[in-house]
Amino acid sequence: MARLALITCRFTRCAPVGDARRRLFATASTSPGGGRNGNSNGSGNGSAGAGPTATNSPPPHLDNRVKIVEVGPRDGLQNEKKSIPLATKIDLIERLARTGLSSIEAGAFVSPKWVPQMSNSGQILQHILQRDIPSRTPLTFSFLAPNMTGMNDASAIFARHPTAFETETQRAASAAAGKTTAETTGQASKPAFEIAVFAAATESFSQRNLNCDIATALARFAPVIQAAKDGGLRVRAYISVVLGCPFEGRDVDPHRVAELATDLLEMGADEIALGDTTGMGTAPRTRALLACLRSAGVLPEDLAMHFHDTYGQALVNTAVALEHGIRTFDAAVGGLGGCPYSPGATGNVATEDMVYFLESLGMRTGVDLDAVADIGAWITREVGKPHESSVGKAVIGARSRAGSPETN
Ligand SMILES: CC(C)(COP(=O)([O-])OP(=O)([O-])OC[C@H]1O[C@@H](n2cnc3c(N)ncnc32)[C@H](O)[C@@H]1OP(=O)([O-])[O-])[C@@H](O)C(=O)NCCC(=O)NCCSC(=O)C[C@@](C)(O)CC(=O)[O-]
Repeated sequence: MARLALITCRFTRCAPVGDARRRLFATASTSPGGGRNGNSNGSGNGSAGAGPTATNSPPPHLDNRVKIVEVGPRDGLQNEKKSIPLATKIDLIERLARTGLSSIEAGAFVSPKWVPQMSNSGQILQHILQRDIPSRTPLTFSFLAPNMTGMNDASAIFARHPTAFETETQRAASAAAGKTTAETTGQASKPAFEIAVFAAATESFSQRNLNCDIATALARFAPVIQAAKDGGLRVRAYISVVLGCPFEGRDVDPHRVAELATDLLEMGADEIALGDTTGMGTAPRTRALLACLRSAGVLPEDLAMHFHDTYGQALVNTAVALEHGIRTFDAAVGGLGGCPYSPGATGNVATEDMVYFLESLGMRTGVDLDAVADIGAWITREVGKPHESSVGKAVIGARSRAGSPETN
């Protein structure tokens, strides 16, 4: 019935089917990964409650807790021409883990010929699984895998460390109990993991980024999603170029985005990350996109926003998404980033700017702004890039004037 409602909605583009979706996923989630009911929103700051089984949390649009997904180690670094040492990447991830960030995108299992900077992602995953990375909050690490070649590479590493991480089901059970697993079991907290697939809203971008059309990409994702679920991992699904494509222009059809989002949710994705890859998004078009998704039955708690700041609109668009009820936002420390297949696109919105902005609105990020400001200054120096975070520079400047300079 729910599937029928979704299909009907796609053609009529009207009636919300949110309740139908909730029922669909409330009954369909039996996979070890916990499926959609296992969606704890991964925040570790208690911003769970997105899932239909969470009874004690307020609806997301009334909740002032926000999850920031730090994408610096992957999206932030993937485009760098100069090879960045493995030790620097691991140092970056470990520093970020100590700031209160609960979710860190750490690498990508993609072709080293296409994106050489990500070629040591296996070593990063291995390191995370072997080390007890100090953090203030339960951590979720994310890795991209666009096909079974990448997923098999990741799975082989997970298989060597079967008890070194929490499954999505374990994490969700703890979140539902209002405790971390460490509090429940009395043992040290283990990280959880997420696999991210990435589709595109236009055929041109899909061809450039994945070397195949959208339908083929979705077909390749299906076994990846299933394998991730079977392995106890959460699944994020990106849709790139939702508000503008470098090859087809700014008028990307929001209905096409909605159709892809519902496809990916039905395939088992726990979350859809909407990528404004080019930074062409504006407030009115962001609002129109989110309204269209809503009418297609895609709920705010299904969504994360991934804004690049090429035109300086990322925080304005964040405000629009907040009003819409979205509580998960991607950002990269120091404003690192850019997509190798999006010419002219600059970095992700800076984590420092995102934290400052959200906290100024009374939202709670759980992130130590001073600490991320220091990391932004450090990592941009390490990779030889300009420090793009206005807030990061201001925080360090103010501290330095007060006699307590940067600590890194
Ligand atoms: C998808 C493919 C692999 C298809 O690439 P392809 O060339 O069409 O793949 P293929 O199946 O024909 O294989 C060709 C070779 O690649 C190898 N191969 C194949 N798959 C893998 C893999 N997973 N890991 C490692 N190696 C792989 C495969 O084994 C083979 O090796 P060979 O026999 O020639 O030695 C390629 O197009 C690719 O890796 N693209 C990279 C795309 C990418 O990483 N883009 C950046 C991330 S997306 C992004 O940044 C946007 C986002 C997420 O941030 C959101 C936003 O801002 O919008």
